[in-house]
Amino acid sequence: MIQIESLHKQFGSYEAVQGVSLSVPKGAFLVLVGPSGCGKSTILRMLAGLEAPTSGTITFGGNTVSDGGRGWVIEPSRRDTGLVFQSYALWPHMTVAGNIDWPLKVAGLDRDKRCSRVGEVLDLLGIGQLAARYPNEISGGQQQRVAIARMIAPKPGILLFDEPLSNLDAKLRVEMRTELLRVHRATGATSVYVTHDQVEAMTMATHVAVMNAGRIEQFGSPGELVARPRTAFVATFVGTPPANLVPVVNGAYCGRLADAALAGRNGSAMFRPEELTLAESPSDRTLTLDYAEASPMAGRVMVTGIRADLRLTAIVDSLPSFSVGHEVHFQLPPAPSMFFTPEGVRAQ
Ligand SMILES: Nc1ncnc2c1ncn2[C@@H]1O[C@H](COP(=O)(O)OP(=O)(O)OP(=O)(O)O)[C@@H](O)[C@H]1O
Repeated sequence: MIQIESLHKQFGSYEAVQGVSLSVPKGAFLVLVGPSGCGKSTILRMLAGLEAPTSGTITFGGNTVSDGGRGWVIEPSRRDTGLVFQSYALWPHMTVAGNIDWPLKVAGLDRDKRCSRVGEVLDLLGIGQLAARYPNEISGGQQQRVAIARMIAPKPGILLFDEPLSNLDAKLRVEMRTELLRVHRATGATSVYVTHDQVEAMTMATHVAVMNAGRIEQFGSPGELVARPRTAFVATFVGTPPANLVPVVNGAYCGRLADAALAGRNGSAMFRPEELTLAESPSDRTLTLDYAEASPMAGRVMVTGIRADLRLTAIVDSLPSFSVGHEVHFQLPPAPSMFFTPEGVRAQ
């Protein structure tokens, strides 16, 4: 349904998007996730037709809508897309119903059709009781619902979201994730959702593109990314909590704790937090770090230690009574679950 082929975007001498290719089927929920500045919003803007690719193509349902090589882009209003930003950008002088009605008016629908469609989307978003209010008379979460209702009113085939939940408080964000997925399914549209929050990515997506410095590090389902991260970057970016990486120098963890299984190797070893335990005393299978924090999580406790550049997190059964800075011995399992080369690529 959406096909992106060798997409590049250059701003002056800076290449913000460096050869991105991916495709997702109709009805997919694609999440572009990555740290600030990795190029995800630039890709979304190119999908929306607000930005022209320097080279590469974008195809929707077999129709090319942007072609950098030929220097043409179908204008935003003719691409069958709807866009919602982090800032809700509602018209302040129009009521909620007026805001939702506006794109239908622009599309030239007659009054009866508009009225019934506005009623439908008000119901779908659960905001019927707000129809006559103005944007400054409703909360941020309600404004975001109105923005989403306004986007889906003309029934676009592709929904584009740019960090739509980042202005909401943590509890509302979690509720709106579910809500957004419900709306996505109800419309049958294909969605592309940009976020830097990996939890949002992993809970919402059918397909995830983890981006780093203008490129896709890995593209796959949330389950695949956690089970088989292709790079050290992905391993430490996804998962709750993300995996631990321990540098290996000449076959020894942190250059000091030798492991016969890694003889002579350099790179980094991956241990999942649930594979680490805490030991009473140091041994030839423990790394000693300084206790930093503990956080209860679903009946268990996430314990983190830090020393120099190394940060390890273990999942344990009960809250430890350590004070900050206390030495904690993290016990390694018999072997790392994965190994990454010094270049950060999975080696096994
Ligand atoms: N119009 C522009 N002119 C010049 N540079 C730009 C322009 N738009 C984006 N960039 C640069 O391109 C890079 C990617 O920007 P983009 O907004 O796509 O990142 P992002 O991953 O969405 O980041 P964030 O999560 O912070 O929004 C950044 O370094 C940014 O400064």
